[in-house]
Amino acid sequence: MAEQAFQVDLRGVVDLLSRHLYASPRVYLRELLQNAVDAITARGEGGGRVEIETTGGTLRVHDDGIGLTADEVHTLLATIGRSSKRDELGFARHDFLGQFGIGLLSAFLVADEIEVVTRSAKGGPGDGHGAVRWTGLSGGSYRVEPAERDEPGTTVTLRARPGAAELLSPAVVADLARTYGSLLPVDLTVDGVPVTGGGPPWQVAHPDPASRRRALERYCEDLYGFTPFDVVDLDVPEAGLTGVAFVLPQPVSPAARAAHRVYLKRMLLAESVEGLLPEWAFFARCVVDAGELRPTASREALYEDELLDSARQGLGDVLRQWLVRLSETDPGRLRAFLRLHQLGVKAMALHDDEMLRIVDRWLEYETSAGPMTLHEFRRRHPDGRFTPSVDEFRRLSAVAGAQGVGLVNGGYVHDTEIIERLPALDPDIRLARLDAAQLTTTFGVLDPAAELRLRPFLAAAQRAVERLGCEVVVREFDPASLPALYLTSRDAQFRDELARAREEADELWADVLGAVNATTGVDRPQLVLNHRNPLARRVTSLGDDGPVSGGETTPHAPRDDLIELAVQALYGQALLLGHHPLRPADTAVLNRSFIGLLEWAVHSPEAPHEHG
Ligand SMILES: Nc1ncnc2c1ncn2[C@@H]1O[C@H](COP(=O)(O)OP(=O)(O)OP(=O)(O)O)[C@@H](O)[C@H]1O
Repeated sequence: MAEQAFQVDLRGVVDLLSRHLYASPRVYLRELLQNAVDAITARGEGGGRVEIETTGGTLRVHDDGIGLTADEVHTLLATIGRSSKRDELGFARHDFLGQFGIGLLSAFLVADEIEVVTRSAKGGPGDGHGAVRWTGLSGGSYRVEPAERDEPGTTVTLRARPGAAELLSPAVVADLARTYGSLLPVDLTVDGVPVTGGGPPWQVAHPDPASRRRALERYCEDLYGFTPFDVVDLDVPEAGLTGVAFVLPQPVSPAARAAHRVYLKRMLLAESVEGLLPEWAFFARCVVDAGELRPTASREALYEDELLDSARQGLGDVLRQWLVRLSETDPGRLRAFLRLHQLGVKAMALHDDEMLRIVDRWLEYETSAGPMTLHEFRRRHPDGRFTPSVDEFRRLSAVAGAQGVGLVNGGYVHDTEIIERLPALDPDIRLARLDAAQLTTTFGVLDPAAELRLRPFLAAAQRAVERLGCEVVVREFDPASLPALYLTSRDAQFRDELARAREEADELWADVLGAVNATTGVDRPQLVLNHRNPLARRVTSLGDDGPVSGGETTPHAPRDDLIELAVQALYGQALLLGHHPLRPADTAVLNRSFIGLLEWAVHSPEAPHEHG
């Protein structure tokens, strides 16, 4: 049986191109430009001119490139999928933009007829290699005939098909030519107006670095609408890549995929290409021109290959070095950068020692002794610890602080991994996870006589915080330096201990304590006053019958007022120490108790205190 060749339905192919491959018919101009530039490259004489003319609904693209012989016209233009830009093995030749042999068909997205008049630079006149006219019809046929043309080069002519006039109009063509072609290394004009100029803005010469910087900032403003925090020059020779990265002046979500403007051999590939930078570098927007990277067939994204991968790593290196240099030359700006983009930097620090060092030296962490860098924290607290969760930090920092154990909050994104990776910088660095047992705060019940004596105080104290929805208990616990602890239902460990203490007490002193426990709500937060703390103990003794201070006997009511002030002050302080959120009612109580206590403190002994 004789083998037969596939038939190609051209309408089907054009439909495929327009609906599925290319995002928009606007790409037709890019494909024409690309062919013209490739033809100029193939001629190899440097320079080159491409003139685009738009008159009366007709588009003409002239180039002074290599042109085509009549034979080439038959094999190259008339065969879908055939390209002169691949080598014998079918690989794309790297000096050309095209490679697939389908680009010219995109002209059928806007025209029913493509006319190519061309003369090859390979032969002189009269040697049988004269100019030819090739006319391709969207229905799938073409014709070739001799034509008039003296100079080598090619002119492609399109007449707008109904509905596509807009795409071939002077304004749209000029816009498309500028968008795709403004950086091309040829002389490109549209209706006589130059489109190409000085080439890539990052390669334009300036009198001094400051004016170059201002020019690039303006470029960024025009392109992206923001003034960059910094401008970083990009250079990755193995990908033939140069460009600039603009550091965003605002924090961005690391989840938002950063998109970059990518040129390939000075032709715009796309305005928002993803995946050019490593994921951690979400704080930068780039404009790059790459000679060696490859496009996908639609030419709207980069082809994911090893080269792209190594280019990505190369770009990551450049940004990393920029940060290291900033830390050495301008720490103030580095801090400002970290405030904006710390999530990205932390993510980098997970894999990169240089970044880890920057985080260690420059990023402030929440610690039991206030905000400071990990480096500073280790200096001040050689035996300090970290908690792997924010909750644990909140719950324990006051207790830990009271026992002289410094704590770092390692509960935010990446922090625990970062802290555990610190020995990579220096094996002597030890900042260990807090062992909860180390801080065991054991709650002891008071002896029955003391409990009994406290009942009037507890009743008054409970009234003082009733409105705030909390329950007052008195226990003995370490550290004695801590007058009060505020425990929410989340503080399971402490609550359990407290419950156990209560149960033991119930067994022994059920009758005595029955009344106290009756008021115990199961899930209410507790204000635990520490009977081992001298101040808290004096406060609890305000409920005793007897002198309040200085041998003066004051009537009952003012003493209840003082209990209220003192308990509310302890309540407020316990909230603050535990980093609990303050509700408006808490702030009000904190204020009132502070002012009230101040009044008690400064009232003169002669003038009896007036209160309420
Ligand atoms: N202006 C031109 N001057 C000289 N040759 C041209 C011109 N336009 C097209 N050709 C020839 O026609 C061939 C087919 O062009 P086409 O645009 O379809 O594909 P391509 O440029 O090779 O690849 P791609 O599909 O990636 O653009 C090219 O390989 C080239 O040899």
